[in-house]
Amino acid sequence: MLKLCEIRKSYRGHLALDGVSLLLQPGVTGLLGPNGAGKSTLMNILTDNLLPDSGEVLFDGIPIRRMGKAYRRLLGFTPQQQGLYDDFTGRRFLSYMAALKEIPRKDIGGEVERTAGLVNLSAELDQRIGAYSGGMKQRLLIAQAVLGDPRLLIFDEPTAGLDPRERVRVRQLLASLAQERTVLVATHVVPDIESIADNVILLKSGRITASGPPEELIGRYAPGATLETVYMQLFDKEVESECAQTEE
Ligand SMILES: Nc1ncnc2c1ncn2[C@@H]1O[C@H](COP(=O)(O)OP(=O)(O)OP(=O)(O)O)[C@@H](O)[C@H]1O
Repeated sequence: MLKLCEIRKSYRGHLALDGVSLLLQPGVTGLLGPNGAGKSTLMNILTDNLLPDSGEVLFDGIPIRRMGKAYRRLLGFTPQQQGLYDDFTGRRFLSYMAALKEIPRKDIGGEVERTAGLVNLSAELDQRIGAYSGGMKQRLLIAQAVLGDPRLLIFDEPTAGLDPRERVRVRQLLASLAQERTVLVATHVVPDIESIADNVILLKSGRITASGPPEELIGRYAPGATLETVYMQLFDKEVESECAQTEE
């Protein structure tokens, strides 16, 4: 279980996270928020790539700063920028990533086959990544995150730019991975999270505006509607008032 306590982070005086506290439990948690809300900052802190100014991230009660490598082994991350090597085959890419994750050399072959099977890419493992579709590339990135069987998986915009069929596929994949793991998915594609999230966190201006299971949030903010309507209710008010100010 991952716990964030009162996380604050500023960039040169600009407050990006303003006292964020939350609990991540097994299952899918969706992280939603408009541009600039602080999602990437939060993910960078969770993945131990950025230090908060104050506050603490605890994994099973232990501060992640103290866990170092042991924490990294528990963690799989798929960043938004797809830094894939087009000339590599899927197999070479996964083997390379497995070596970076310090998976023992004797286990790498089996681990590559296992994770490719999970994302349904076994038949395409020896093709060049340059020949993969957008959806296949995303599934390869998911396989990379699952190498070494981490308990905690963090995905940044995993369905962005995918066609509807691949979106459904990736969604189902995330839901199946979350049966035994803690999965955090940051996205702007609200319907993609609504059907699979056990919990949703709505972040605005570095603060949690609301959180809870999708059906609870819908009941509270937009009875009978969808999570997308909740998102609009909570976030578009600010857009409207900003526009009104501009017009004045
Ligand atoms: N390296 C940085 N230096 C200065 N300001 C930054 C830096 N990174 C983020 N910020 C600012 O911090 C705030 C939060 O940014 P962040 O990237 O975490 O938001 P986000 O929710 O991930 O946005 P997006 O959805 O656009 O990716 C924004 O106002 C952003 O401009």
